[in-house]
Parts: sequence; structure tokens; C-alpha cells
Amino acid sequence: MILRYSRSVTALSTTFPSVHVLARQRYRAQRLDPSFIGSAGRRGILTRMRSTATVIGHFNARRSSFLRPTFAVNEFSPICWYASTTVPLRSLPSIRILFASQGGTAQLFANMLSDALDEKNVPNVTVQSLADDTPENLVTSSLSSSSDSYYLFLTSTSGVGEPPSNGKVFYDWLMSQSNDSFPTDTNSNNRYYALFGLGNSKAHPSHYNVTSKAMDAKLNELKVMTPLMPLALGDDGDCLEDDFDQWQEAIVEQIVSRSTLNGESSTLQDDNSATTNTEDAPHAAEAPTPEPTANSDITVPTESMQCPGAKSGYRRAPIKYPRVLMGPPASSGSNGHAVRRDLLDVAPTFYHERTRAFPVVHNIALNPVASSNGLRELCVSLPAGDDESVQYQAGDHFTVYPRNKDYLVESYLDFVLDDVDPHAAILGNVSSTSTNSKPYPHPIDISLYETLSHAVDLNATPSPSFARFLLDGEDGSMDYKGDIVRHGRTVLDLLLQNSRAGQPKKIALEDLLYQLPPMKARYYSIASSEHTHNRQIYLTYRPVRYVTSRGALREGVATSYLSGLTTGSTVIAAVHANPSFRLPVDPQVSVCMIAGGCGVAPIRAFLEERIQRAPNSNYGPGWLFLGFRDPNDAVYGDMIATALECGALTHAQVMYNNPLGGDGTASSLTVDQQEASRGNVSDAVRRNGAAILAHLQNGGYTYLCGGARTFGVAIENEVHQILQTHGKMSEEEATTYLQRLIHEGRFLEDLSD
Ligand SMILES: Cc1cc2nc3c(=O)[nH]c(=O)nc-3n(C[C@H](O)[C@H](O)[C@H](O)COP(=O)(O)O)c2cc1C
Repeated sequence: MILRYSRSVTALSTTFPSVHVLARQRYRAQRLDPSFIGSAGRRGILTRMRSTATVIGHFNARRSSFLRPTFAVNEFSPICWYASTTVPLRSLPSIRILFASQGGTAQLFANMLSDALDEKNVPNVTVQSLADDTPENLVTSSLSSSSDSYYLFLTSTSGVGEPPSNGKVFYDWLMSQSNDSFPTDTNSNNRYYALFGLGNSKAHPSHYNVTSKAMDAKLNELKVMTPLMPLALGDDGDCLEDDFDQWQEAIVEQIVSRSTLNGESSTLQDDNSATTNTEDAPHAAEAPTPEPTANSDITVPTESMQCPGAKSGYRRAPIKYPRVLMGPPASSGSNGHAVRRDLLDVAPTFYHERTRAFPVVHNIALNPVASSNGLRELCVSLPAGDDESVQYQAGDHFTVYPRNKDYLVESYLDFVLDDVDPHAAILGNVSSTSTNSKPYPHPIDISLYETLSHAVDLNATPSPSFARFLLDGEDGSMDYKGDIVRHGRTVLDLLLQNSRAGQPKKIALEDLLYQLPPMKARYYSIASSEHTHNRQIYLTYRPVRYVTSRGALREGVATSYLSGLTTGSTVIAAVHANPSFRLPVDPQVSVCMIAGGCGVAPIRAFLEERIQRAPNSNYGPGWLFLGFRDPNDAVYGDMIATALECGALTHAQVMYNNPLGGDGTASSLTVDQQEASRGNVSDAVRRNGAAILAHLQNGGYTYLCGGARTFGVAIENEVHQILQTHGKMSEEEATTYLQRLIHEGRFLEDLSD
């Protein structure tokens, strides 16, 4: 086979039957005409840039075959051709990675799985959310296909044992299916599925991973797909990344070994020549021609050429991530220095569509004698307008887009990345124009500095595979959970640990930007009622700040960002309605609010609302159980007193782990009060068990707010116990009773993980 090359006419052709590549444009052109792909079809994977182009594979519709050539076109070198094999399409599996994710973790894992398959050169891999198409299209479109199909599901459980919002339609559809729903000739022999569930056993023991469990049971029952391996449960209460890493490894191994057995070895072998980077074209030409395989379906080119100067036997490490393209400074002021910009103006698609800039009114410590991580209050004003994005109700959430601290961004620029211009604009990657190569995962046309401060979570623990890469060269095997997750170690920590002769190993920009998790927006429960505050939102938060056992200072990304906001600055955020978390419409209905620490935020909102409406409401019983570390940590005492006075509350009990105060001496409480308030909120709930049972049996609403892992679990257990002790129910009856309350929306949780 010969590829002909002409510098001026730029027409290429090949006698190889599957390939017809015609270039009608000069290579020097910045953009190549789509017809460059010629008769091989538009589905070819073409990377283009400046004077070079690299085709890493394309589909030939005429011969229904998959072609995986890798050849480079370069103005300064002859056309290099190697690694051509064709395999009948019939035998190529399709691999669909389908995710449902509330907070982005399942989506992140889905993309990591796609990368891992890509690394093994597994073709035909797509990643979609379960909301990207109709359920029928997502799952049943391959029922009649003769080639193997793999469905790799990843779904978290959200809310109170519910599917994530982008998985709800699919979930409901799946649950409503029966064997009759599928054509009678459907057989599951060439359709396989595997499911990875994400949940939290510590925070949600009674709803642990219920979504993935239910989906797996249904798929098993329907028998339209064969399980590739048993359901895998990832536990965010333990080490989710480790669970996923093991599942991913097993999945990739299964798919690679099955595909190899089925005769697709040529598309799956480690192909060091595969590149999506035009600047690598000369290197790509240096990769060795693959060995012909014995499979009769595979066509091997009869002739190959190598670029002059190619080093024989040279094997380049596989390039995993497409090269990030950098341009001139993203923005600069008159003095030439980069200007700090609000990303909402320059990269609006990075944010949820209802995101706004909220001006800060005040940001104060609620208790002057509290420690540096005492509760704080942020008040922002609502931007003008009357659409729902600038309105809220007590019970709603406020989603904040935090930024990494400047010192952290600067540390990454100094110690992690090599020779980068922090102010250069990121224009995307070399594959951004290609149809199915890896897209650049962050906003473009913003500077590297802005990317590091807004778009990636620099405080995140790297995934197991990234951690292995960062620790490359260290002796001994990595104890991911014990050494890395438990100590909350970051990319910076691992690179500093792995420094040689005092010089930390530096990594490529691509490795950092593709492998660090994107910055997640953080949910805060709104602590005010719009009826009381004229166009303002209050938040109550606690700065997370601690020193690790290795002596490093750690700050929570979002709370340290909030702590640093000054009056007049703006916070980028969105109001999210939480319609299931509301006070009962009928004021006579009894309410019981149980909260600990920061869980006081939504309670404050409800109290304001009830106080505001007290003159016109004939309230039924109102219970409050609230817990703080010590009296110096307690907040909103005045509001609780007002609520008791006006009938918005009928009973309030504040509990302290240490009623003497943080330093063991100062306390405004009398000795009797100290004794009465010593202990946890669950102690107070237990002491009032009979009254709480009456409240539940009289149709009352119960609200549970605070940390999910310890507080939420402890209170749920206590209520369960009350049902058994005072309600004389069996353990099973108590469980069913509690589930019914949750289902009826009378036992409402606003818990944080
Ligand atoms: C508001 C909220 C509710 C949750 N509810 C449950 C639950 O009912 N059962 C469970 O096993 N895990 C629950 N989780 C834990 C998540 O499933 C877990 O953190 C998962 O990793 C999140 O993945 P995602 O970011 O893809 O949504 C909940 C987490 C949050 C933040």
C-alpha cells in the first residue's frame, strides 16, 4: 500500500481498499475542509492543527469495517503509515457507560472508566448520563444488534433513598418494565451489564445504595442482559475511590479479555503510536508497526514507511490526555498584569443556569468568644428581578461556587507544574474539534490561574490511579485508604513526598487538569425567611480548619472561601428550591425540630417564619431540640426566646457536650441548667420519648438537620427506639412506621455528609 503525498496539490490516496483520504486543502491552512476525511466518512477521528494532521482511526461505512490506522500528515515529512488493521464491524463490541449523579462523583467515575478503557485502546466507548436520551433509546436500541454490547451503569443514591435527579426518569421506566416489555426474540447472550452503586453506609444506613440495589435486582429479573459481574457497592462512608478502583480494574480486564477472545485483539493491544496530538506526529511515526495477527479477519498492510530519522525500537509512553492548547493572556490590564475577573461573565456555562452574583451584606462570627472554627453568619442581598432564581422560601438551599485560596493556586504553579504561564488563556485541547475524542473538561478562554482557582478542586484527594502515578518510583505498595484518604493528602502533598534531592517531581498540565476532580458547588441550607428579610439570604456555616497528623494545615475549600468574603464583595451562587422541606401549611399541626451544630441553619429559617406569622396563627405544639459543643458555641438564643414568647415554640431544649464552656470554666448557665443541658441531642429526645411518640401519632412533622454520619444516624436510631419502647412496636414494625413517615413527608431530613 502506498500513500502518495503532494505538498501543493495536497491529494492523498491509497490503494489500500478501506482507505480513501483526500485532502483538498493546503496543509498550511489552519482549518481543513471536512472533505479531508474523504470517502472514509465523517465519522473518522481527525485531529487538525496548523500544518500537521493525525488520523488515529476511522470508520469505513462502505465496507462496514472498523479501521484503525494511525498515520500522520506533516508538511515537513513524508506521509507515514503504519498500524493498519481492519476487523469486521460485526465483532466490535459497543460499550456504553451510563451514569446518574447528583453531586458529580458518579459522572467523574464514568469518565475515569472511559479513560481506563481508552488506555487499553478499547474502541466504541460512549459516556452518557441516564437523562441524555429516552430510556428506550439508551437500553433497547441494541436489542437486535449481532455485536456484543456492554452497559456499564454507575449510579449514586441521593435524597432519602432516591435516584439522582438525572436518573429518575430512567429509574422509573426500568422499574415499570416486565419481561413482556421486550420483543420475544430478545436474548441476552450478547448484551452484558455491570453496575457500580455509590452510597454512604455510615450516613444513610437504612437507605444504603438502595437505587443501585433496586436497579440491579430489576435488570436481573428482566434477563435482557447478562450480568458481567455482581453488583459492586461503593461506600462514601468508607473509601469510595478504592471501591471504584477495584471495580474499574475488574471491568476493564473483563472487557479486554472478552474482546481479545472474540478476535478484536488488534484494536485492543497497547498501541503506543496512538496519539491525538498533532505536535506528536513526528513521534507517532517512530512507533513500531504492530505484529500481524493470526486472525483471518484482520488485514495487515503489505508495506509500511517510516519517517526519516525514526529511531527503531523507540517506544513512547502512551499519551493519555490530549494536549491543552494555550493562547495569549486571557485578560490583562493597562499595566500588562492579568486582571481578576468574575467567571460568571466570561464562562457562564460553567455554572448552573440560575447562578447569580450575590453582594455580601455582612459576614460575621456569631459568637465573639468562640474559637476560629465557631459558627459564622453570611448575609447576602438578592439581585434585582422577580424570576425564581432570585426568590426563595425557608427550607431552600443556596449553592455556592467556591474558589481555591490564592496560596494554594500559587503552590501548584510553583511546585506541581513545570514552566507554565499562569495568565495564558486555555483555548481547549487538540481534540476539541474531533467527534468522539476526549473533550477538554473545564471552561475555555479563561486563564490557567483562573482554571486552578475556580475549576478544579486542589484540595481533593487524588484517585488511586492518579496517586499511583504521582508516587511512581516510591518503594513499597501504596496503602491508598490508610496513607492517602485517611490523611486527606492532596496532589501537592504526594509530589512533595516524592521529591528527589529536594526537588519535587513536576507533572504535565494535562495530567493535573484531566485527573483532578472538578470543583463542586456546595449546598448550604438557607438560614432565613424571605418574609422576614427584605430581599436577603442568611447562611450559618462553620469554617473547617484543622491540622493533620503530619502537621499540615487544612481548610475546607468552601467554608474558607466563605470566611474570606468581605462586605461589598460578591458570592457566585444559585438558589435551589427544596419543596419537600417545608413547614406544614396548617399551623395547628405539631412540629418537632431536631438539629445539631450547623443544622441550626434551616431551623433558624423556620423559626423566623413562625415568629413572623405568630400574630395570625394559632400554633399547635412546637418542639425544638438543639445541640452545640458548649455554651460558647451556641447561637440564636434570642430568637429561640422570642419564639417561646410568641408561641412559635412551646418547648425548647438546648444540649451541650460540654456545658462548662470551651475552656472548661466560662459558662453563663446556672449549675442546674448545666446539669439539665449536659449531653447529646439524642439524650434529650430519649427523655421526651412519650411526648415525641404522641407528636408522631397525632400527625406531626419532624425535621432532622445536621451531620448525617453521626447526628442523623443517632437521632433516627433514637426515634426507632421510641417507637419500640413507648409505641410497643416490634423492630420491624418500627422500621415500617418510620419509612411510612418518610414516605408521607412527615419525617424530613436536611442532613449533610
Ligand atoms: C443529600 C444527600 C443524600 C444522600 N442520600 C443517600 C442515601 O439515601 N443512601 C445512600 O446510600 N447514600 C446517600 N448519599 C451518599 C451519596 O450517594 C454518595 O455521597 C455518592 O458518592 C454521591 O455520588 P454523586 O456525587 O454522583 O451523586 C447521599 C448524599 C447526599 C449529599
